[in-house]
Amino acid sequence: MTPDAEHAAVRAHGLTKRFGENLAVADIDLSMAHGEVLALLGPNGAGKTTTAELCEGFLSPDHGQVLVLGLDPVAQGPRLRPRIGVMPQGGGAYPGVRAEEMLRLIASCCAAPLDPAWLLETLGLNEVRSTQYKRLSGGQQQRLSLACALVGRPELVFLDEPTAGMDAHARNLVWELITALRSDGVGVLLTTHLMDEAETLADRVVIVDHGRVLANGTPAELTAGEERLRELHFRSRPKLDLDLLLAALPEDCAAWETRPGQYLVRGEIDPQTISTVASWCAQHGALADELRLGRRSLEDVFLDLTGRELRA
Ligand SMILES: Nc1ncnc2c1ncn2[C@@H]1O[C@H](COP(=O)(O)OP(=O)(O)OP(=O)(O)O)[C@@H](O)[C@H]1O
Repeated sequence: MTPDAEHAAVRAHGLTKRFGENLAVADIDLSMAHGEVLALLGPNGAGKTTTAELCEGFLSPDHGQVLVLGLDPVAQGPRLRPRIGVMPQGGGAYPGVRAEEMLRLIASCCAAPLDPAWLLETLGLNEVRSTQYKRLSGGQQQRLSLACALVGRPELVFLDEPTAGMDAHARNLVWELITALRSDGVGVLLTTHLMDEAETLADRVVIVDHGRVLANGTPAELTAGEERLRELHFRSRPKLDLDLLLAALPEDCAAWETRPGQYLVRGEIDPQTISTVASWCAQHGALADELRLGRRSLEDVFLDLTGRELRA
């Protein structure tokens, strides 16, 4: 471990964890600065939760080392725990406890807690503050779990799939809160398999698969590349006849419907190509919407690295 490890929020070297024959985390190096939002992005079973749990001190590595806020999360857990917040996957609370009661209970264990009423309001839980945990929806349980992770004013929070199972409104509340945490200098290590979540929130993204780091960088670094001026993305109605569209475009162009109603054209993309796509759609009674040039998405990066789509 390098001497500056004590100055990083998280510094891991060669982290390895097996469950029987299953190598869940294989020689992972990680570095996260104070106040940074770092996303561990990968498909189901990639090793994100195991990596986070090694950092939180819930698991011990088989090999390698990790320091969190300069402390060993297992050996120095009692010193570390008051300084971090953890939102585990799937929450976890007594089924009969009421939302506000749960949050106040956690707050009572913290030296200088945030105001539980303010947190409930901010996370849109005010109306269910007297509802028992077991009667909350999955998204409400997630938000309560996030409130519990934050109430102790942590320097660093670990959020495991923080918006899993949430509707768009709840997800936006959580995204806004994570952005506010970042502005307040709180570090956030989040795991996600949602590209847009990583792309929107993270200063840095670490793409993991099969327990290994495949790529590490800012979203802009990861999505930059030679291909960036050779792609045109647009939305329109599903099932456009792409053979007909290609007949109207220069010969080197290729086109795909990547998802229903989402299209990608690759080739020499110049102003004429863009105009042809828009007018061809209009001639076929469709609108070419959200025309976007150039930049590869994290989804493209993952596809390039693994040959597979990031599975939800
Ligand atoms: N306690 C455990 N015992 C046995 N195997 C485990 C355990 N925890 C995780 N694994 C296995 O380790 C691998 C990595 O799992 P992990 O939960 O870290 O992945 P993940 O990227 O967080 O996936 P998900 O998005 O589904 O949560 C998987 O193959 C999983 O089945």
